[in-house]
Amino acid sequence: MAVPAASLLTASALCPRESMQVTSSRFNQMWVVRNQRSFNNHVKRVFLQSSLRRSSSKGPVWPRASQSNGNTVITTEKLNQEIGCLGVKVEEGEGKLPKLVLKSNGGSEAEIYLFGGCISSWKIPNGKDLLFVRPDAVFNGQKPISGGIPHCFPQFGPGLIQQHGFARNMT
Ligand SMILES: O=P(O)(O)OC[C@H]1O[C@@H](O)[C@H](O)[C@@H](O)[C@@H]1O
Repeated sequence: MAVPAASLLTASALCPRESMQVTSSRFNQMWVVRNQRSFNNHVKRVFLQSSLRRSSSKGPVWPRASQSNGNTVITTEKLNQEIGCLGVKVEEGEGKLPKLVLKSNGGSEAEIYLFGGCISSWKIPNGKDLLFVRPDAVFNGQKPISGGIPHCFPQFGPGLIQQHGFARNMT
C-alpha cells in the first residue's frame, strides 16, 4: 500500500527536525530523512537525474499527473481485505476512486482518497461536514483532487515541478 508514503511525506514536512524513514513505492527507494532541507534537496536531485535522462530539446521533463498513474489496479474488495478493520473501510468514491472511510465511536467521520492521500471530508457528530472540495474538482486518478486537505509535497504552489508538487498524484 502506498498511502503511507504520502502521509509520511507530509509527516516529514510537519516535523522537520525529526529523523524518519520515508519510503516511496513508486521509486522503490527509502530515504532516511534527517532534516527537511536535505530531504528536499535529495528529492530534487532524484527528479533532476531522472528528468535529465528523459530531457528533450525543450528541457527537462518534470513528473506530471499523467506520468504518475502507472500503478496496478487493485479492487476495493482487495483493499478492504488488506486494510479494512473496525471503523476503517474502503469504499468506491467519486470517479470510482477508492477512498478510506473512517468512523469514530463518537460519531465523527472522515473520508480520505487514496489518490494523493487527500482528506476530502470530515464530518462532526451532528453530520456537518467541515471540509469541502472544489465544486469543479476532477476525480479521474490523474489530475490532483482540488480541495480538502491535500498533500502538497515537496513544494507548495508553483515551482520547479508541477503546482503543489507530485505527492497529490501518488497512490
Ligand atoms: O487547483 P489546484 O492545483 O488544486 O490548486 C489549489 C489552489 O492552490 C493555491 O495555492 C492557489 O493559490 C489557488 O489558486 C489554487 O486554486
